[in-house]
Amino acid sequence: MAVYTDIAEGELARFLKDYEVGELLSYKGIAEGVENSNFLIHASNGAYILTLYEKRVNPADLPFFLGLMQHLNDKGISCPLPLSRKDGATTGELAGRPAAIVTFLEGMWMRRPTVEHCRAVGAALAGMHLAGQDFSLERPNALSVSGWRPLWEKARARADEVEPGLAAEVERDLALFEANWPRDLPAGVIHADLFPDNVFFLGERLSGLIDFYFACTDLLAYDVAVCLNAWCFEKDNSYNLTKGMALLEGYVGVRALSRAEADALPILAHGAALRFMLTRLYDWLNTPAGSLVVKKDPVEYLRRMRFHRQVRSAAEYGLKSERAAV
Ligand SMILES: Nc1ncnc2c1ncn2[C@@H]1O[C@H](COP(=O)(O)OP(=O)(O)O)[C@@H](O)[C@H]1O
Ligand SMILES: N[C@@H](CCOP(=O)(O)O)C(=O)O
Repeated sequence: MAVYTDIAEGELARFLKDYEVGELLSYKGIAEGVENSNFLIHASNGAYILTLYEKRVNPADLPFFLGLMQHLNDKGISCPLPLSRKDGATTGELAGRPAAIVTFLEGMWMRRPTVEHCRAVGAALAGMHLAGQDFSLERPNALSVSGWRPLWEKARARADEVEPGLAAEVERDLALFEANWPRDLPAGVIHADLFPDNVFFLGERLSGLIDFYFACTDLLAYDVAVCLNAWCFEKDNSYNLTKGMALLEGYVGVRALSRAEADALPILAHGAALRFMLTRLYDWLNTPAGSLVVKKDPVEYLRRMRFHRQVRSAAEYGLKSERAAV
């Protein structure tokens, strides 16, 4: 469960006095998520999400994350809206952690996404990319290719405990990415973690996107590659071409992919799989036994890396060539 920091009722009630939310009625920790501590708050003016920022969030990045949610809301994208305090700030401090309150988004995430969910997420991702084009802040992607080796160094010594041969496999892939990672593709604001648990649906309708705490400025097509990894593989780690086709159709229906972006899709998807394998591997090796956080399996993403290594063209992900702009 992702509640790393407990909060006492009295300190929460005092914290809420700085916001226009009314009186605290109830609160509870939210079990899902792995990065931050989240609480569902019921106050007399409504329901809200309180987040205490933990390990991977640099407080200096909060203006980017919270400003982005505000910007996307202004552009009509459905996502949580940060609440301003009475003094105008969007962050405060609670239980020794930086903290913010955002609006509660209705809906639930899909444990078993269908082809139509994939199509909807593709369209929503493209909508977010377009809406982010005039966002004024920038944040380099700390978990892009230059960030992978430092993370790997912290896990390499014990990697083969997780899967024999993993260390050699990762070394080969890292060298490949460091020499060939695309640099000159269209860039802008990306979500960078648009997994099924970060997309809410109400019935069949996509109701909004959450969890912008990996958002950054990077290649737009890399975000597509993250989504292909997160949405289009089945439990047995096989790639579902029909889902890939739908996700990509949803995307290009809103924002065309250039020929160069389409050509780069195999390496971007391969790199995205390595990125999630690495953070999962690090957490797998470093989360203390008995911790309540549910560790995510790095081997799932190792299987995806192996799949992407064999892919030669975006058509193998389901991109119809006539849908990519030349
Ligand atoms: N704005 C929101 N509205 C409704 N539920 C939310 C909202 N933000 C977070 N949640 C709930 O909290 C859970 C964890 O949030 P998330 O941002 O994914 O955490 P983490 O960054 O720790 O992974 C989500 O799966 C969802 O159930
Ligand atoms: N999506 C990542 C982990 C980050 O978790 P989230 O709860 O913040 O989406 C993964 O699956 O490895």
